[in-house]
Amino acid sequence: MTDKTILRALRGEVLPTPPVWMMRQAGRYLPEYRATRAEAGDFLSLCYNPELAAEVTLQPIRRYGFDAAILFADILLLPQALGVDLWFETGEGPRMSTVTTPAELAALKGKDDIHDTLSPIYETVRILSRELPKETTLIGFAGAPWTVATYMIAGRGTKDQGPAHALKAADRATFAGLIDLLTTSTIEYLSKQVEAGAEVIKIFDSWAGSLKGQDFEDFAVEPARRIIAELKARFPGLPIIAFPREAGEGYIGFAKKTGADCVAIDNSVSAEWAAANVQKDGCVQGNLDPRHMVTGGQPLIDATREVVRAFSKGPHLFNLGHGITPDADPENVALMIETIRKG
Ligand SMILES: Cc1c2[nH]c(c1CCC(=O)O)Cc1[nH]c(c(CCC(=O)O)c1C)Cc1[nH]c(c(CCC(=O)O)c1C)Cc1[nH]c(c(C)c1CCC(=O)O)C2
Repeated sequence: MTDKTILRALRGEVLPTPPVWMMRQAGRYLPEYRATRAEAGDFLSLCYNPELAAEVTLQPIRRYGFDAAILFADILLLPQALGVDLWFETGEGPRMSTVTTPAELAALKGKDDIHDTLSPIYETVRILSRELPKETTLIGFAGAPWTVATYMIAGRGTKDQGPAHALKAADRATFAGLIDLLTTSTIEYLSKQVEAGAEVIKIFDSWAGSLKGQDFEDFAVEPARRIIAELKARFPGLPIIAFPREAGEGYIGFAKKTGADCVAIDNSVSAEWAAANVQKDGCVQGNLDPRHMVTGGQPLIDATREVVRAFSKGPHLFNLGHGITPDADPENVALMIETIRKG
């Protein structure tokens, strides 16, 4: 189905109306998501239940008619498949057993031993590729090695990624070994998603912004380049979106350096700046501030129009600059889509 709007924009076409989807579009702001999550028991049980994970992926498509659906899963399932203990503390976020020593790194599974754990995720993709409307594009994803490593090293989310930076300074070999294992296993994980029916891949590097100078080149650019090069060798023409969040100046040239077809933009830079500096190299995704999904009204309409206008001269996927938050009002999502589609 080469006429899907998302695929056309990813090939560089400038469309009169940008296609739209939303990070975390299947999430706690939707009552139907909360009901299915309760049925599953908890978040991880939902991720590993293909029928219910496909159901929550489809909910925002039914409600809003987004142009893309993103597989419902999490970037931390890959470390779990590598042998790490993972759980979610209610109201706090993820917790994991840590990997900070050569012995702990050596104890992890190999890149080809992840599929037993992750096979339910591939089944979710297969269900979705059967059940999605024919005009809707299915996006698979993984975390970027650096971002996933920050959670594995700290055992939890951190504000400044301090523990990961500390390991990088103290034991470069272990740190680089972990990045390498994540790079090669991410390639295998994403390949299985594509074989199961994912049409586009997105790589989330949520903490790319804390890598500076040569570290940014070595641990944000280089792993993304390796993953993208290998995926494109295996699946010629596969479109890939990279999200080096808060990369700032690092956004400039990121698509060229990594081979990504599209770079997702966060809210720390303006749409105007991103159009001039990033969209000149190809498709961009972004970047309405997710707070508008909470506050709504005329400011939401004005900001939506401004994002559409700023990116209107080049290929663009409309999205938020980060995930929609649980306190968002579902009505505001409808208003955003109506504003994009009706002008
Ligand atoms: C850092 C990161 C994670 N997960 C992810 C990232 C990168 C993107 C980003 O920066 O947000 C990516 C992710 N997480 C989730 C998806 C599914 C697709 C989507 O809807 O976008 C995707 C692509 C579901 C989720 N992942 C999570 C939820 C909320 C779980 C719930 O229902 O309680 C969802 C819908 C949980 C999660 N998962 C993670 C954290 C830190 C948390 C807790 C914070 C929170 O509660 O929002 C790790």
